[in-house]
Amino acid sequence: MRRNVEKISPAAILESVIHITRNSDRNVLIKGMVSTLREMFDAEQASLYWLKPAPEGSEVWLLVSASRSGGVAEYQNIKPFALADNPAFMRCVETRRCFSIPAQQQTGKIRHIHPILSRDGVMGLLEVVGNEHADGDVRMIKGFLQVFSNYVQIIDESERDTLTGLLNRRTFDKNIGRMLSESRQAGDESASSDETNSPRRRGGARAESRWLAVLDIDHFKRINDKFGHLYGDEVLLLLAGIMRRSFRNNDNLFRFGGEEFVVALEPTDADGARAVLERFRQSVESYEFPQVGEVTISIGYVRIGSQDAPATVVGHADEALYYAKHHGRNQVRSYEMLVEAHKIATSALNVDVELFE
Ligand SMILES: Nc1nc2c(ncn2[C@@H]2O[C@H](COP(=O)(O)OP(=O)(O)OP(=O)(O)O)[C@@H](O)[C@H]2O)c(=O)[nH]1
Repeated sequence: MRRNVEKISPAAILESVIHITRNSDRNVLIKGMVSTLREMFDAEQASLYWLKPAPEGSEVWLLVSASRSGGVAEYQNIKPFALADNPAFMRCVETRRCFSIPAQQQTGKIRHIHPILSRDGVMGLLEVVGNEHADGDVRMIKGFLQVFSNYVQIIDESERDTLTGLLNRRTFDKNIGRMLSESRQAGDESASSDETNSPRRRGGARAESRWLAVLDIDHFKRINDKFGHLYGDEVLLLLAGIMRRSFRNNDNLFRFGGEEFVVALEPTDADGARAVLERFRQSVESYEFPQVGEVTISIGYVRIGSQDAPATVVGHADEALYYAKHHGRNQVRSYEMLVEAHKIATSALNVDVELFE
């Protein structure tokens, strides 16, 4: 039966807003918003897409989809598509208004595409597949999306470092547990399906896993002393820009504070991790920083093992960084390779370890 927003009581609407904004976890918030709106409008399906700027125009990432039959699905690693390849989405972004067209796969149903507006433009899209919108529905969804967008922006600001816009230390502390449990799950799955006993399955050099790298600008104090703090800040800002361009969308980039940065790489093998970090080191070295000129960085990194504690992972990457700092700087060092070569001793760190000082 078609549900019209005028038939939903103010108390139910208020209840939905309370439900949606109860959690400060961005993913939980998104899931709650999509499933609530689907239910509220009795739609077949509601999906939330995120827009990300890319060199050749915006990319569209499907994040969450709720359907009448299938519950709520989260998508983390699904490939994005170009906004330009979807004329209906494009139209919605350009006009910043709801755009409706007949749904191709469901006869008689309509695809309504609503923009999610931020201070800087359209940050995402909500697609609702269902009946025709009744009077007031578009206004209601627009209001919900505005509350949602304001709330997401507040969460984003609290998760990010104000100077560089990268994720902050607090967010790292919040996320590291989840990254480790994902590694644990991946480890369990590969162990239970270990029929081939291939190097990849056994965790050999070709095994795919997450990696954690700690990056530190070399002689940053000298930059501050010679050019002043403002130029120092500019170096941090430009470095964050090089990081964004060098790493993939699913790699998590953090500023830990000062001139220390952390990258959590999405699953790749040992050669891939080394190559991406080395490429980044070279990009920094070859970049001409205004006034300051050449800046270099040292990097220590480690595989995130399925059984590791957060302090162990950070501590090991930090040990590799420490080694790099004391052996010429401007280099990338792997904890495992240093241990294998007996350059540093293995350590089981169980206490919270401060990063390189
Ligand atoms: N401009 C600026 N400087 C900062 C910021 N945070 C920390 N610093 C400075 O970063 C410098 C870090 O210096 P050190 O820890 O001695 O390290 P370093 O000079 O980079 O030397 P190595 O790491 O050994 O190569 C200090 O001078 C801090 O004052 C910031 O947000 N902006």
